This record gives sequence, C-alpha cells and structure tokens, in this order.
Amino acid sequence: MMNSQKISNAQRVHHLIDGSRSGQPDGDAFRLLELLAIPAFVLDARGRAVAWNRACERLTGVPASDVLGTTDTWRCFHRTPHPTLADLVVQQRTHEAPALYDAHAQPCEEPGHLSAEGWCDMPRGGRRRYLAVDVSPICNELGGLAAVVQTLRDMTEEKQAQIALEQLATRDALTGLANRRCFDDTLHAEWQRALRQQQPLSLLMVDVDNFKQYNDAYGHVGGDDCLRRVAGAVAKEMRANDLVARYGGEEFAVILPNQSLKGAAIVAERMRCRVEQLHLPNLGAAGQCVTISIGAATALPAPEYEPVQLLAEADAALYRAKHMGRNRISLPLEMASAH
Ligand SMILES: Nc1nc2c(ncn2[C@@H]2O[C@H](COP(=O)(O)OP(=O)(O)OP(=O)(O)O)[C@@H](O)[C@H]2O)c(=O)[nH]1
Repeated sequence: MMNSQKISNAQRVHHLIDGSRSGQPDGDAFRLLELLAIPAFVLDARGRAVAWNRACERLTGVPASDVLGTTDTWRCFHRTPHPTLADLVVQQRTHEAPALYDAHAQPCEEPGHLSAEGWCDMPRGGRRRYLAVDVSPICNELGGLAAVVQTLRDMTEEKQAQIALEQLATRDALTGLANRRCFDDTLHAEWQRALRQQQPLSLLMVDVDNFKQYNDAYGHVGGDDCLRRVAGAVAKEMRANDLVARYGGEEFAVILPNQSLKGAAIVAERMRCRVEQLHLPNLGAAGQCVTISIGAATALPAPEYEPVQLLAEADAALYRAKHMGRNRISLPLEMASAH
C-alpha cells in the first residue's frame, strides 16, 4: 500500500496558486510553479496543459513548449495511451485509477484529491521511472472545476530497493530459485486457487542422487556449484505459472498449477533427462554422472484435503524412486512407475 500523505504536494501547489491569485488557472501564480523543485504541471478544465514547470521538463525530458496547449500530456510518460491522474480528474474518471496504477490512495476526503504510483516508460526521458503522483483540483468561484494540479516524485530508487529486498526475502541465495518460504506461500495460494477453480494441482519433489558422495569428492564449494547447475537445468522446464523452489539442502520442489499427473510426469521426465545430459561426473558414486530422482503427486483440492498431504504423497513417491535405484521418476502408487 502506498504512503498516503495528509497534505499532498499537489495540494501544497494548489494552496500556493490560490494564495497568490484568486484561484484562476493563469497569471503570475503559475510563474511560482517555475520556482518549485517539485515536478508539476497543470491542466485546465478541458484537459489542456496550461503549466509545465522546469522540474517537470527535467524529469520527462520534454520542454514546456512541446506540451503547453496540448491535451495529451500522457505521451510524456507512456508509449501507449494511458491517461495521467490529472486527466482522470478532468474527465471524471477517477474510479479508473485503481486499474491504471500500481498503488493509489485518497489522501484526504475532498473529492478529486488523489495519489497514485506506477511505472512510466518516459519515452523522451531515456529510462523507465517509478513515479508517485498527486493531483489536486482547483475550483472556480461557482464551485466548478477550473484546473487540476499534478505533482510528481521520482521514486525509482526506492522502488528498486524495495524489489531487491523482496527478492532477498523470497529467493534462495545459492541457486537464485524461489526459497522455502516463497514455496510455502505459493503452494498455499495455488491450493486455494485450484480449490476455487476446481483444477488439479501437481507437485514434484526433486532430489540430487548420491550428493553426499559428490560433496565428499569435490568439496562443499564444488557441491554448491553442482547444485547451481542442477537448479538451472530443472528451472529450464518451468512454464510461466510454475514455481521451482529450493526446498532445502539438495532437494527442490516444483509446483505445477492446473497440471494433471500425466502432464507432471512428462515435465518430471524432461527435468531428469536435462540433468543427466549435463554429464557432470560424480567420481564419488562409482564414476556415475550427477542424476536426480523425482517424486510426483497430483490433487484435485477439496476442503477436507490439505496441501501437506500432497507434499507427503510426492515425498513418498520420491522415496520410492530412490529405493528403486535413483535417476528415475515415481508416481503415486495407483499409477505405474515411469522410466
Ligand atoms: N555443497 C552443498 N551440500 C549440501 C548443501 N545442502 C546439503 N548438502 C549436502 O547434501 C548431502 C545430502 O546427503 P544425503 O541426504 O545423504 O543424500 P544423498 O547422498 O544425495 O543420497 P540420496 O539422496 O539417497 O541419493 C549432505 O552431504 C549435505 O551436506 C549445500 O547447500 N551445499
């Protein structure tokens, strides 16, 4: 949720304009805007840009002379049509803000005062920026809309830091895959979704074979490198909605939403082949190459069934794959074992 200020920058500019003149969207008041370090622009009641300060020129790379008098200020921020927050106020479409911006808030109870955040392409600025914007309407003596002030704050660095922190919280440092916490959260969320949509949910538990011997032969650093390479091979079989996570140690877990057991078995077999084809020698294990064993399970979630049961089934299948000689996939008992 975004930070909702008590008084937004746009309201401060609004008060500045109101205080210097009579609230009319023209005249000396707008010259004050030029002095502001905060990027700001003003649209009149017809959506035409009537002010565009220097800070806004610096932020967007667009000179005021290119914008003033036009009704498409959005072009300074986006490549494809996307109304500015000020446009939404002028066009009485503020209800569309939630769909158009990543975060939005009503900073005060006065109608038309809005804040929002989102990524902007900045076609002439050179690089994408994450902007926080505030709008504040200026009314004429009759209470009608005279103009809308929009101020902008470049929050790109803060946003990037936040994304990096989120990555740290959800990624496994060694392999770059999702970590256990992310796996647990995703399994829960996908389980609820599958329950609502009555779709199957499949799970693969993947374990590197004879990894203790690998570590013994190549040392822990060599073992880490091996884990990274296996993780990369496993992740290559991922589709957009799948999640591959490091479950712990030399074990990985794969969530396959809306995937039947047959489909899961195909994905598992492809993963097994990919790792085998890395041809990473495991001198510790009688000269064999590094391989993986995989246990698969699928559920059609029901209220009386828990995700932990799906995990237990996939785990039991993995145990059987190990027991049957490793480098193979195993399905729940009622299905035939593959490979
Ligand atoms: N290098 C490295 N080794 C790890 C890491 N996490 C766990 N291991 C090692 O993985 C090995 C797992 O050994 P076991 O559980 O006996 O399994 P295994 O030797 O692979 O035998 P099977 O699973 O039965 O094929 C242990 O030696 C752990 O020390 C890690 O992050 N890096």
